[in-house]
Amino acid sequence: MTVHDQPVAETPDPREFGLSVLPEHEIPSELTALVADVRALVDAVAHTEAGPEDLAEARASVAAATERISGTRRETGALMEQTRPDGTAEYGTLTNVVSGVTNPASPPLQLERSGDGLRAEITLNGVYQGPPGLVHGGWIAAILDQALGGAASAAGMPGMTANLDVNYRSPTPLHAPLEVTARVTGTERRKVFVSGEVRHNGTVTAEGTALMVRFDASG
Ligand SMILES: CCCCCCCC/C=C\CCCCCCCC(=O)SCCNC(=O)CCNC(=O)[C@H](O)C(C)(C)COP(=O)(O)OP(=O)(O)OC[C@H]1O[C@@H](n2cnc3c(N)ncnc32)[C@H](O)[C@@H]1OP(=O)(O)O
Repeated sequence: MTVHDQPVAETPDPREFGLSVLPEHEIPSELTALVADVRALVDAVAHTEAGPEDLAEARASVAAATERISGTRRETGALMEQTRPDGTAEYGTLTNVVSGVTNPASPPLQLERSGDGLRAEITLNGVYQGPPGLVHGGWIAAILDQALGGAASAAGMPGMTANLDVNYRSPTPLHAPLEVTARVTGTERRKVFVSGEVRHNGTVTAEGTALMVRFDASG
């Protein structure tokens, strides 16, 4: 049996691909709170005008915190398992750099099922700056890639991005609420066609299409 023979909407079990899986309820709330704190720290470091004494003290505190939590490490590529209301399992990213629940290097992107695809609301701080006051285009592409890949995955067809095409329609502001949407628009053999948008105040600031190629579980 191959992945593409499986019914759509039933995501393959990542364990069959040698990936480790952590049930969502086993993620300590202290860890998700720490992730938020570290995001705030990154923003503070990027923009601080503190003097040498405060910087040195902050550095020592950060070094102590790093030492404190560095004993054991989760496997890179671990996925989070969520249980849908109907009892079936769904898998999400855990350490992924664009929407990893436990990765403070990711923006706080939480894609949820909505209508025929996925949707998220996100406000990006100055950490994600490209042109002054605006979101970096590379991060916009990364967020679209994640939403597009996530839409294919949520439809039961996880895979890899083979092609990503982004059009930047208007500047995307920092410090302002953005809406991200994505959906599957078609399939052909292992090819999954997806499209998505980033909007501010209802206006599309960027739109993307991608070709995702489903994982081939036949081999
Ligand atoms: C394990 C289960 C897990 C489940 C749980 C998941 C939960 C996840 C949760 C949340 C979602 C996360 C979302 C992540 C989002 C981010 C995604 C990324 O950043 S991916 C990294 C960047 N992408 C790469 O590194 C790919 C590198 N490229 C490749 O590895 C290969 O080229 C690959 C896999 C894309 C295709 O290789 P082939 O050997 O498997 O397949 P071939 O036969 O070449 O292609 C299949 C079909 O696609 C077309 N195709 C392939 N590449 C194309 C291209 N660039 N343009 C047009 N068509 C292309 C071919 O012509 C063929 O089409 P014809 O069926 O014959 O019509």
